[in-house]
Parts: sequence; C-alpha cells; structure tokens
Amino acid sequence: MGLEVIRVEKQYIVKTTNLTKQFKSTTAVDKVNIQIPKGAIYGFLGPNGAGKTTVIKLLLGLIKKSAGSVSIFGKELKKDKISILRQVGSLVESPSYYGHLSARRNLEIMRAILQVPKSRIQEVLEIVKLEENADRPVKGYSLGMKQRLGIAQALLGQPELLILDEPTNGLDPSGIIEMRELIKSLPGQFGMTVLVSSHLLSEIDQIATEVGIISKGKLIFQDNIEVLRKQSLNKIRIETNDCKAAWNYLITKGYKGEFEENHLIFPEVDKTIVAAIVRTLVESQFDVYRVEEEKRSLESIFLEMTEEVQTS
Ligand SMILES: Nc1ncnc2c1ncn2[C@@H]1O[C@H](COP(=O)(O)OP(=O)(O)OP(=O)(O)O)[C@@H](O)[C@H]1O
Repeated sequence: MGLEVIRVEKQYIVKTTNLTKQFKSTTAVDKVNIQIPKGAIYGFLGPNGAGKTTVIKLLLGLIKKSAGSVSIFGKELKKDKISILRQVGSLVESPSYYGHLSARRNLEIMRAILQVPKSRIQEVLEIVKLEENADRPVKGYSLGMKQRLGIAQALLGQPELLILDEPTNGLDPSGIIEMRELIKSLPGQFGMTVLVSSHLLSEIDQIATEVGIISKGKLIFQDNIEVLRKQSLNKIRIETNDCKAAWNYLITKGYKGEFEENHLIFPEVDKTIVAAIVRTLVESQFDVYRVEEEKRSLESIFLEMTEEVQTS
C-alpha cells in the first residue's frame, strides 16, 4: 500500500486573495490577503483613511472589486453572493432605524423582510441588553443603545459571520465597555466569527484574538494577537564607558546582546542575568552608567509599522 499524502488546507471563514480596489488614481485596497479563522474575533486595525471601510464594503459586496477575489465560508462571493450574505450580519457606518418607532417595532420590520421567526426578536433584544427599553421610541436612545439596536438587527438572521465597522466610534466610556463585552460574548455563545474594525489599537487589544493591520491600502501585519503582544516584551538597555569593547567582551563570556550606538541591548532577559551582566562588566573595569528597562507599548509598535508604510 503506497503512502497517501493528504494535504489539509486550513479553512477560513473569510479569505481574500490579492483583493484590490482602485478609485480613479487612488488604490484604496492593494492586494490584500485577509484570512479569518472560524470563531475568531478579527480586529481590523488601521489609521483613518487606511482602507478598512472599503475592504468591509468589498466583503459585503456593496462595491465592486477592481481585482482579486473574496471567499466567505469557502465559497466565492462573486458566485454565491445571495446564499453567503444570508449568513452574514453587518453594521457599517450608522445603523438605520425609524426614530419614532420602538426597537421592537424596528426589529419587527426587519424580521418580516428576513422572514425569521418572531421569537428571534426577544432573543436579539436580550443579547444586546435592550429588553428593558425595547418599547420606547428609538429617537430617545443614547448613541450606545442605537449602536446595540444596529447589532440586534445584524443578529436577527443568526449570522455565522458578523462584520462591524468601528462599532465603538463616538460612544462614551460605558457604551464602549458594553459594546466590548457584547462583541466578546458572541463567538463563545453562538459560535460566531466576528470582524471588527477600529483605528484604536487599545480597543482591538481588548477584544481581538486575531489582528490584521492595514495602512495605505496594504495589509502590513496579520497574525494572532499574542504574536503582536510578544513584540512588546521588555528589553534591557545598558550604557557603559566603552560599549563596543563591552559588547565584544560579553560575547566572549557567552552573553548575546545587540550593540546599538552607545548602548548594549538585551532582549527579554531575566533579572538574574541582568545582575550577572552588570557584575561581569564592573569586574572587568567597565564603567556602567545606566541600566534601563525599555518596554515597548503595542501602540508604539503599531505606529512604527504604519509609519514605515507612510514614508516608503
Ligand atoms: N467612493 C470613493 N471614491 C474615491 N475615493 C474613495 C472612496 N471611498 C474611499 N476612498 C478613498 O479610499 C481610501 C480608503 O478609505 P476608507 O474609507 O476605506 O478608509 P478607512 O480605513 O475606513 O478610514 P476611516 O476610518 O477614516 O473611515 C481613502 O483615501 C479614501 O479617500
């Protein structure tokens, strides 16, 4: 019996291949390859004007792509648009509703169009925690409540994929916390996959499991959030009277660091190793001027990544 090699290709809920959108002379989306695993909360991060909304509109078939392809649930959007979009809920820009009607009435109108059971209205009201205010006119709602109504509408059809474009924009701190908790609960409770865009890393850092960073239309980073967090680990920076000589000496003692201008840099070292390095230097007559811990914030990593693209 011959050996059979089975190649199992990872299944993604969303997969784009060289997705490109050109608006006259602007390439708003440039050969973007997004991969969103099932059950992920994919934080789609980028500065204003980076191309997030354009990508989202392409995923929802709201605008035509210039090149590349979009596959959702393993099917090509172009070929199976209606059946795919039936399983996708979205909130892009502000939610639409009739202000003089209650949340319940608004949801009833949507429910009739989508032809889902009446019982779904109460279910979505509970998920977004609007039950108590469900019978008041929506025009009296806070912005956060309106956003949650928008999400309730997106959830009516029990979507497998939920796409939210900057859902916390303009919300007050308590509205932001409520929205965050709501988004975080969806994969665990309902097996949903969520794509959520933001221009704030701190926001994505608190909810996402996967991150995609877009800048000037290009996807410049995509991985598990832990990979991004690892880049913010502490470094130890040491300044001596002769860093080049100190660096050479430490190498002979088995310490591997980097030499940068007037500093020695040691990534992720334990405090006992820091002490040993300092002792070794002092015992060898080097003057140690400074030992500093340098913690890079995720924000600085994000800024550095996006600035590199801006200036290239
Ligand atoms: N209909 C359009 N016609 C021409 N240019 C457009 C159009 N829509 C978007 N753009 C341009 O494409 C680029 C990306 O815009 P997009 O709205 O996707 O960015 P974004 O990341 O969502 O930013 P923001 O958070 O500010 O909405 C911008 O340069 C924008 O000016």
